[in-house]
Amino acid sequence: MSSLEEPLGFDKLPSMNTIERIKRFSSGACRPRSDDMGMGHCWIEGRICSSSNSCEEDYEYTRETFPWKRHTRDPCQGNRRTMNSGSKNMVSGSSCDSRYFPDHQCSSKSNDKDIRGITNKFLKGIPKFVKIVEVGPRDGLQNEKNIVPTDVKVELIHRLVSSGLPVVEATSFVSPKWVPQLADARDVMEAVHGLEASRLPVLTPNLKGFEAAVAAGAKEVAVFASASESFSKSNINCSIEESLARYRAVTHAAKELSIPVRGYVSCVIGCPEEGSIHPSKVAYVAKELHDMGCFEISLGDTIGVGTPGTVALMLEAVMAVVPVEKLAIHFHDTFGQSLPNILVSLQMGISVVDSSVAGLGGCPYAKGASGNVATEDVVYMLHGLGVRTNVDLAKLLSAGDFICKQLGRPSGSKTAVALSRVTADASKI
Ligand SMILES: CC(C)(COP(=O)([O-])OP(=O)([O-])OC[C@H]1O[C@@H](n2cnc3c(N)ncnc32)[C@H](O)[C@@H]1OP(=O)([O-])[O-])[C@@H](O)C(=O)NCCC(=O)NCCSC(=O)C[C@@](C)(O)CC(=O)[O-]
Repeated sequence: MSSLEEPLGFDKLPSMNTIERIKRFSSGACRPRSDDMGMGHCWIEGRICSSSNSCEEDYEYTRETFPWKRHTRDPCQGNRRTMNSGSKNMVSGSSCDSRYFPDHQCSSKSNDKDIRGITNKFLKGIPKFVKIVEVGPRDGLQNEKNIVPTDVKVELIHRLVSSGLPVVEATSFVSPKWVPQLADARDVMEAVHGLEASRLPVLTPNLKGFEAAVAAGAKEVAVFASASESFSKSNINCSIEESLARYRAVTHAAKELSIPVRGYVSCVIGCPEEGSIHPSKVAYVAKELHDMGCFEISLGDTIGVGTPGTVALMLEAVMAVVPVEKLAIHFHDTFGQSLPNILVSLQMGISVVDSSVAGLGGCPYAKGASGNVATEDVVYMLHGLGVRTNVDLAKLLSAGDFICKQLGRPSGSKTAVALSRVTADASKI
């Protein structure tokens, strides 16, 4: 056993399954509290550990799992080459290289306060807590060609809920002819009936869907309009005005039952058929949804064409007519712009972010659109900013691993892929 293996337990890796490895190197690799810092720390922790509250919660686990006090090396000084020898491990190679990462990522004196200080100084307006709305079981799966078994969907929801996500969008009560993948909406809702830890909203395109959702036990619903006439037609087979009329009926019925309704606006930046969408159109639909009683309006860049510039323009227009605390953002990652788009949105005061585990997703009626921004990547970034989410990254990674295995494909989350490479390569050292 090399001197590097012992403190990290690399010798045990071959006998650990992937989920155990991920767990071990994610939340388990949280930064120890400042009183332990001077003892030196794991080379990986500067990258993985964040200021998250889940780090705090997992602290006891961390102490038990890693004998921190036996660590003597300083990852910022000289171990980079050691870790790279015989390994192609990119993350370990750069994990604590001060040329690439800000000081707080590797400094043994850094703590959550430092991160918040830096965030306040350079990234003004970032909220302390962000509510993540997980849309994987609905938006993530709706476009899957092969029907995912109901029990897999249910297991996914259970795992996402247990990771601490406050909201997990469970399914849609839409026409099974339009979205065959979610034809089992009623069975899914019945199976997750007892889950109380998270809110489990469902999509409803009309009164028929709303009634079916309520009958199946849904306690929260979402309606979905579009800022693009063409997309409205191809997605829900009606004009924007017709859809708003339907949604007035849904919000009215929901109010009678005290059921909260979320509103989506899709194509807020661009439409697959119409191209650019003017921010005023988005503002109009968002205001209509707000006025009819939607408690939150999620602004969806359905085809993922937005950049921080176009997103800021759109948000400015919407924020002029809907209070910012009622707004959420929903990005697809087609052009790799989701995280910068989220960052600029947070700076503008948004504190609700939609995302999908493992980056699953895509709308069946928006050809070419890629998956949603991956929840793991959002959580990783937010915790790195010192923003709390209540999400346990290790458990979230495990949920992502589960669904990717079921679908037989690699994760669309860069965080998940990076962490699995770290552990896999580390085991070869
Ligand atoms: C809205 C409709 C139903 C109109 O579809 P339609 O064909 O115009 O509806 P219809 O009223 O003429 O009814 C046709 C058939 O569907 C049935 N039907 C009617 N309503 C329902 C219902 N609720 N549940 C189950 N069945 C329903 C109805 O009973 C009838 O059955 P039939 O008599 O032929 O056997 C259809 O277009 C539809 O279901 N569309 C949903 C498409 C969808 O889910 N797209 C993905 C959503 S993702 C999104 O919008 C973007 C978002 C939110 O993720 C944000 C972003 O990414 O930007």
